[in-house]
Amino acid sequence: MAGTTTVDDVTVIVTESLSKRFPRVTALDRLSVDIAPGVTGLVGANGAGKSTLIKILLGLAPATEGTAHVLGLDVTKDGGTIRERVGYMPEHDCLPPDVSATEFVVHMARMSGLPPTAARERTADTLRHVGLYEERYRPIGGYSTGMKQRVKLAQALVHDPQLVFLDEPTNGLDPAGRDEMLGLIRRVHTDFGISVLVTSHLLGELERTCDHVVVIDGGKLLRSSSTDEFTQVTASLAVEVTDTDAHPDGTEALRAALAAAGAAVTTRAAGSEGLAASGHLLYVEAAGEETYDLVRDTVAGLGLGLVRMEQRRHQIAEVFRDADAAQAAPATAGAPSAPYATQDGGAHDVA
Ligand SMILES: Nc1ncnc2c1ncn2[C@@H]1O[C@H](COP(=O)(O)OP(=O)(O)OP(=O)(O)O)[C@@H](O)[C@H]1O
Repeated sequence: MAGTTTVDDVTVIVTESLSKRFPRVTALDRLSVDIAPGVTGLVGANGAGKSTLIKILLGLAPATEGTAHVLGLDVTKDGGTIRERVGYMPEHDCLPPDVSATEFVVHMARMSGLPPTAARERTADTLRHVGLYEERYRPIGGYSTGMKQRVKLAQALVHDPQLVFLDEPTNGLDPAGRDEMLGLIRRVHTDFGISVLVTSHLLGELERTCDHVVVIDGGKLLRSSSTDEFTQVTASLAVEVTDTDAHPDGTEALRAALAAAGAAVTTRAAGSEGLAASGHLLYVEAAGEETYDLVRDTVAGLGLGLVRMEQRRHQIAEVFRDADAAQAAPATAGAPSAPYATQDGGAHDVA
């Protein structure tokens, strides 16, 4: 039962039919999820309801209906206890520019109830963990975006919580900064055993960092599964070839030749049914080493150039596109909807 769930059991967060309605928008729509210990990604486009969910889970905003429990505690009654046991890294910049990282994090530790000596010790440890030890006495106003994000992470960890909510921790970071932050987040769990709920609208990030991914869209649950399930290695080879004068459509020539040789060939990736064919890629079901040899020999026999041949992983983004395609019937061939954007507003992040 949700109300009796604890961190020692299988879930750290349980919501049942949780809704949050504002006058003009439904931010959460009957959301029911169970989240286990570990690192969990909460993914959704801007406005999907991620920050709203975090505020409700912290007991900072009331839900319109439904129930939510965090570490076995009821968000409507036990908000104070939840905030003692849970760390929170907010999305937006909230740091005072004219104090040092040490002063700020000690202050936050004291706010969380740590006595002065413990607060100073924990602050030093935490700033070391996030890589800010050398800079800890400089005013935060002179910090880079990456350093500010790490101060926000440090203040979320300083009181040694059982669980942390990290709201878009990689926002505003360049690729190297994102990788560093994701590594830190992973270590929050592996080094300290703290469970993490991390939000992002960048799918590739979560694939690399999380044990489990929860996807929401328009406040509704789209999918909740382990990252392994999302990214199963499929026994499929993606093959791309050049065209030649003899074979103006090299891809089709190869498809026909491989099919004639008995190989299972499609122009669609496993898991992307319902979407338009990707055009230049063939997907060959790999029966073993001999499939590589068959493809290589057939390409050579046709006189085509082999651009690439690689084992294909089932990417998280495809799973979402499937869900989109299923919802958007009839499928709009060639133009799958793309609610999950890259940071620069581009299309899917399938890194
Ligand atoms: N206080 C509020 N009053 C009215 N509408 C709100 C309020 N807070 C959030 N919303 C709306 O609820 C929806 C969900 O917002 P929320 O901030 O939870 O999304 P999000 O997934 O965190 O996106 P982002 O990453 O852009 O913050 C949005 O349409 C937003 O405009």
